[in-house]
Amino acid sequence: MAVQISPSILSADFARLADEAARVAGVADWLHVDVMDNHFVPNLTLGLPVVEALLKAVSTPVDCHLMIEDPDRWAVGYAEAGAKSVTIHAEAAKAPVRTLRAIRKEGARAGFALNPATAVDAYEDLLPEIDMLLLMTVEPGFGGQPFLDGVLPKIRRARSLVSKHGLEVWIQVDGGVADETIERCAEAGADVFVAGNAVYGRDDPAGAVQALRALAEGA
Ligand SMILES: O=C(CO)[C@@H](O)[C@H](O)COP(=O)(O)O
Repeated sequence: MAVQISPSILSADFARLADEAARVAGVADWLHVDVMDNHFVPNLTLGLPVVEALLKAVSTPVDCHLMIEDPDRWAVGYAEAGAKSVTIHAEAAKAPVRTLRAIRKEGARAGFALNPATAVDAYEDLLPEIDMLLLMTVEPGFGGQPFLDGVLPKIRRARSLVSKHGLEVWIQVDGGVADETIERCAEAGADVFVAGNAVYGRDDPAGAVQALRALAEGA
């Protein structure tokens, strides 16, 4: 599986989202949009109306990470709007199979996210329903937190479960992914890398994406 980089707009200038997206267009594989509801996580960002507007303004495929309560109700709307990947959280979904299938039915990739303390083995049976497993490498809610090395064994375990079942599930990591940490994630088996501060905290976001990709590919 090729390395993919998904810059998180959580670290971008929210007053200029389309311009910020354009700064990584043609270089980034995805644009990672963090939807937070101030209930599932203690932060509030944006919702479907802003994502709909963004989808009309950007060329990069949008990867929506729903950090919200009741994703079973809301997730399909993001896929219907045109997001190419929609991720729901294990800790929030009550009917994950139904919701993941509904996302796929709308033509989007179905993502399933685990917080740092959530074990991957509990979801082995769900893997055939998942296109991308997102392993949080910080507690969800805020950008700029330090990478949690303790998640690395879970990345390895996830990669081994995916291989055991002969599946093509991508493994995404999110939180504290930067020049100093991306190689560890790649070595452990991650192939899709979300980076907020390590991209939008730089003067040259496109250059930062290229540097991250080179590090991950070399790992
Ligand atoms: O989902 C989240 C935080 O909950 C992430 O997408 C962060 O936005 C990543 O930011 P950095 O840790 O890369 O700065």
